[in-house]
Amino acid sequence: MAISSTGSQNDYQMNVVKGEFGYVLEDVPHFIDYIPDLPTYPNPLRSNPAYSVVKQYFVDVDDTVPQKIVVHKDTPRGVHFRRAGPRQKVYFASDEVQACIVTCGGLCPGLNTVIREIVHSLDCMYGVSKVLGIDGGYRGFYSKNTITLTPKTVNDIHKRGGTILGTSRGGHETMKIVDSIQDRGINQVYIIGGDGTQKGAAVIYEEIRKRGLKVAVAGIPKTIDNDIPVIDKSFGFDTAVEEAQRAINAAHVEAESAENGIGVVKLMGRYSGFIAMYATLASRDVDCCLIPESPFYLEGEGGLFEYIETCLKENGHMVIVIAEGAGQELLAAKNEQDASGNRLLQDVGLWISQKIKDHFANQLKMPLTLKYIDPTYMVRAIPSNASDNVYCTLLAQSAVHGAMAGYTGFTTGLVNGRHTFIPFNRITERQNKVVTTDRMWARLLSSTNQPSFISPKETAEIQKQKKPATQLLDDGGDCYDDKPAYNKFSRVSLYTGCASYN
Ligand SMILES: Nc1ncnc2c1ncn2[C@@H]1O[C@H](COP(=O)(O)OP(=O)(O)O)[C@@H](O)[C@H]1O
Ligand SMILES: O=P(O)(O)OC[C@H]1O[C@](O)(COP(=O)(O)O)[C@@H](O)[C@@H]1O
Ligand SMILES: [Mg+2]
Repeated sequence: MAISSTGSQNDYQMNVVKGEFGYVLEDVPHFIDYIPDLPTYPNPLRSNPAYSVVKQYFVDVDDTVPQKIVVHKDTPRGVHFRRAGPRQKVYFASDEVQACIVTCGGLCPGLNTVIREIVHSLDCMYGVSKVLGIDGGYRGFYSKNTITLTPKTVNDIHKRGGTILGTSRGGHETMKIVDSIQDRGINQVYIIGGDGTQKGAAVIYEEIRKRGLKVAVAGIPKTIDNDIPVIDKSFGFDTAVEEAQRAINAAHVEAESAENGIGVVKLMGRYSGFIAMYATLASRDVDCCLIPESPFYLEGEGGLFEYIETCLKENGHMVIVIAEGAGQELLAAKNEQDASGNRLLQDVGLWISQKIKDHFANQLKMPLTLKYIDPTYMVRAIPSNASDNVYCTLLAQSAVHGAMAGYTGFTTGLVNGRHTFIPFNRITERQNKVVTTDRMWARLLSSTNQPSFISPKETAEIQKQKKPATQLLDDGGDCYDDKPAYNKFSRVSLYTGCASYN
């Protein structure tokens, strides 16, 4: 197929290559884009007994993965990402590599597994023995000593929660970080972190490129909230959803055992309600799930109090799951930020518990037993489960293959079940959110029977806005707009972001 290069966009972070039938490759940068005449070496995996017998082990240079897999016969081929995996040629000799790994932002199950697997992959696959850990997030580059990482020292760490390297928010000083990379002779930088971290990785990459350094910058996306776009899901998310079940079960047991018992569980999710949504769908004991993307109201017809009253009358108990970012518009704003600039939120779980208690005591004069469970840090401070462990391993291997092959300025990610290299700006330009007009949210509403908190008038307005029935809603290809598609009504906020698992 003929592919014509159309040049680069967005500060050379993304090379857009176009081909026939609407094919678009959003490619990642490579050393050869800015350093000419680099020597290459045969991939050491060619002589590795474990891999040399595998047919087609090496990824073809033209292999790409489509972002959109649901298509019509006349659909353009759409956006593609470069397929991850080992290449025939590498741009580093094994003894030339000085790698480093840093973990930034909040904790997430699986961080230690990724660290372990980067160290092991570099060693077992590419014979690289020099790997440094950066202590305590970005600021560790310029304020702390490094930690030597060997296959032996990281061997057991995947069984522990947290990150053996430590992590932090704030402290991203680009010049100091790149100076430290240069001074220490580091030429592969593995950066594990969420949306903020990947923005930081993008500017580190840009500075490295400006200085013309042969330093590969590879991101591994970490977010317990699953709020990174494009990728199928983030590592640690499954583990968090599984752990949340324990809190929901406890809330259910407490609620069932009391007269008019209500269990309220607050789960993580600053801007995206994925953990709450999936924990609810998995549990089947939840009667109401409240997330940031679906504004709700308390009083009046169709409101939360009315629904609680109905549940208690019909079942004698109920369980409410609330994401920490839900209903923030109903609480007094805190106007405080953490060191990374993330908005600090009020405790919506405590707030809603008090509101429910007051309403039932003062308005309805009904006895009520409400238990509030906040397992926020319990769902993230644990080791990753089996499937997340495998996922972390593959992400780490992809990052190592990419860096060894000379790619840089990329994040590894699973797209439609295939590992890919994604340009940083694709990952950082918007946040992934639950799309409340998608089938997944409809499944949740039908499983809990909770109100949608949208009035009939508002529903009619939304229907009018809807695209024709043949529209591919889960296309992922052109759903990059983070702005609410429709926000005429204060209680309606529909995001046009791509839906995962639709
Ligand atoms: N826009 C940005 N540019 C550069 N660095 C950033 C940016 N946003 C966040 N960072 C840095 O990334 C790190 C992690 O960010 P944070 O938002 O706390 O967590 P996460 O990466 O999990 O979203 C912090 O050290 C922060 O300083
Ligand atoms: O108290 P901390 O450590 O700042 O973390 C709390 C926050 O971390 C999050 O899990 C998201 O953090 P990240 O952006 O680092 O992934 C939020 O849901 C939560 O509000
Ligand atoms: Mg974040």
